[in-house]
Amino acid sequence: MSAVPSSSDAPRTPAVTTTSSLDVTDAAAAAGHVVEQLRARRPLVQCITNYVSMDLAANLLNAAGASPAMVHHPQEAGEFAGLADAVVANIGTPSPDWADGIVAATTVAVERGVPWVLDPVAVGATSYRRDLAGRLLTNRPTVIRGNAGEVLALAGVAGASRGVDSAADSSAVGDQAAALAAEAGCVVAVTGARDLVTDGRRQLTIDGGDRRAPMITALGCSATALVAACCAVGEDRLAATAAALAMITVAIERAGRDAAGPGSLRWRLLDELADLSADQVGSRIEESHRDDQS
Ligand SMILES: Nc1ncnc2c1ncn2[C@@H]1O[C@H](COP(=O)(O)OP(=O)(O)O)[C@@H](O)[C@H]1O
Ligand SMILES: Cc1ncsc1CCOP(=O)(O)O
Ligand SMILES: [Mg+2]
Repeated sequence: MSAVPSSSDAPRTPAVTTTSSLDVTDAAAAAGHVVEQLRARRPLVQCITNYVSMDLAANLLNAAGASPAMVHHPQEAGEFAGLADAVVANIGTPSPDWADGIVAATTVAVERGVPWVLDPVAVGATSYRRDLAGRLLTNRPTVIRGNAGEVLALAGVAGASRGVDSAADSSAVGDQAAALAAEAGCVVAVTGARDLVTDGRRQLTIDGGDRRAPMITALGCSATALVAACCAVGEDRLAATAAALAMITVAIERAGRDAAGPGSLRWRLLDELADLSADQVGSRIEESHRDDQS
């Protein structure tokens, strides 16, 4: 059974089509604009994220041009969301307090019309995580970003994860991701060797990167934080989400040229992110789309 709670205003029948209704040139231009806007506006991103990811997510946001703040305690999370330009809700190391902080912050985000992004870390592993994700989905995330196993778990398919890692291929879950997006009324981003972004109607893919990416722990969580930052400055949330993932893909690919292993890949990724151009990001989205169609 899907983890998406039924609600009268959520569409129950997914309207899944392919990329035909997407103008990829517009999406790529919008994504490039997002890269420029990040640096110009430096959005404040409230990250309620797990212990493992705090350092990398904060550094990655700083390198990309955003302003991170790790504020999760329920006594202040809702109040802080009143100041934030975007909110990250990551369930990687959950606790009752953490969950209350996430609910408070995402409720304020929804009230203010500020984007919030759910990272359903290891959602298929325990009933506590499943229940928490179900509770959060009632607050209608702007974007869900997960690996293939997590997206399948939210779609009701069990057994596709090993802890926080996916046991499934991101390329194989396009239909489930589109159905989840339509049902939850949000953008869904599935990462992996190929990243896929869908709103249930339109779809973008991003190819490339470095095959050693999975050896950098919390890279997915940090990608989620960057998706939130990009959604703070990009009105088209499909393009903004694709911008975030393409930024990481291009930067890690460049980092990988001189990286001896996962350690130097990690720090070189931050250097490359800070140096990235809007053109590189837009071009990657266009090229990936062309490859996907051929
Ligand atoms: N095999 C791979 N080759 C290239 N990039 C990858 C690969 N697997 C994951 N990535 C990249 O690593 C980042 C984190 O994705 P992923 O590993 O799916 O998330 P998580 O860490 O949540 O499991 C994304 O930017 C994704 O594109
Ligand atoms: C290892 C680990 N354990 C709980 S959260 C976490 C980090 C997971 O990060 P990511 O999903 O980005 O690899
Ligand atoms: Mg993850």
